[in-house]
Amino acid sequence: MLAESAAGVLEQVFKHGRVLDRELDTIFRENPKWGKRDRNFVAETAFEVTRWRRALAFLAGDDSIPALCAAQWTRVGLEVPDWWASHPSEIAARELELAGQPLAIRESIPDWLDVLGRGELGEAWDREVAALNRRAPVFLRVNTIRAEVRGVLEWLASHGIEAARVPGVPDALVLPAGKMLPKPLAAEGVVEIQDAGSQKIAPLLDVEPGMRVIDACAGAGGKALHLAALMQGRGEIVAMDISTAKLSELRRRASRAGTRIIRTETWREDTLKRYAGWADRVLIDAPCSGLGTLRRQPDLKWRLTASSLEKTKRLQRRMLDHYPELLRPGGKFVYATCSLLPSENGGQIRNLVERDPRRAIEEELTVSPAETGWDGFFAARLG
Ligand SMILES: C[S@@+](CC[C@H](N)C(=O)[O-])C[C@H]1O[C@@H](n2cnc3c(N)ncnc32)[C@H](O)[C@@H]1O
Repeated sequence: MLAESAAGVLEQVFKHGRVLDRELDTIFRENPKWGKRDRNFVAETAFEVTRWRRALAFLAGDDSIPALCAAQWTRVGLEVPDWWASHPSEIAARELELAGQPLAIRESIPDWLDVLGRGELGEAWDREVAALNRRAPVFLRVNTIRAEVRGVLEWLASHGIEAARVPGVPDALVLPAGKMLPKPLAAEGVVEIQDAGSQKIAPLLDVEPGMRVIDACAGAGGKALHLAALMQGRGEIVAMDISTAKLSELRRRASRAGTRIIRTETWREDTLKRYAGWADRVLIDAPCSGLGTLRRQPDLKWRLTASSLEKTKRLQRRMLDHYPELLRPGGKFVYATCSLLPSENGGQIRNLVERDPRRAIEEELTVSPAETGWDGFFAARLG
């Protein structure tokens, strides 16, 4: 039953392009009697088979979902049930052969993406892809509106969790592998779950208390909440997005976090006009390929296509052409993505500066998963 459920989730992800996290949420809601171990088994099978799809197909000599699952279970030392459709043999011997396969098979990425990534990043691509296949730890951002980092560290230690600070990211803590965040802390808005790489973006805006800030692609508000904390509860943040559902989640999180300076606006035809020249700072946290977050969303790599990527880049370019109009004269904006591809990152920024000589790059930041062990990000501040 559990094995079949995991295979069912994978079928939705591989055959119908569905989002892995959402499929897991749905199946957990439909099976409220499953205990923690049951849920872990289903989630782990679905995640690891998605992450290692091509490597497992090589080991099993078959790319059907039952064969991929059986190879995954064998690989981690679990028994494959007698009645299961596929029982791969000689996996240990094939592991040795796998090591000699090309990167796209060994590290399980689509061929077209491998060609593109190597073309853009050269040899660094191999290191980044390998880093993106490691499991990601849980990072927290201490909400400095509600607590201090030291206090949270002590609270966690008193609950048996030895969290650690993250060098270079002042409000970040990392939990030991396999540890989850105790519920009360999350529920009270004392901490937010936010990757250390993502925590590098808001400080780049160089905000001050009292400023007017627009987060033009705010989503559910990871970075908007961070900006509110950096502004120490003074000023105004307008969180915009095309998704009303995400903005309502943002409002829920903002009230939990104890910030009152964020208001939300769903993008409409006249939004740009109404807010033109209003902001001291604008954050354009643009939709992107998401390649920097593959550790947490390995299904992305199977959904992404060359044409969807081109479409996303055209959207990024349009945003760069128009969203800076939200700034008052002398204001600054930050363009950010969670991609590793220069064509979505520095390439977009340099093209903008070429076509609009009023813009100049002040600071640029690239977060490499291979170098940091964090998700991958890019950000640039322009005046
Ligand atoms: C990278 S995500 C934002 C993540 C968010 N800033 C955070 O820190 O949690 C990009 C967001 O852009 C939104 N989006 C897509 N098209 C947009 C558009 N034309 N204008 C503004 N936002 C858009 C998406 O709904 C999505 O929430």
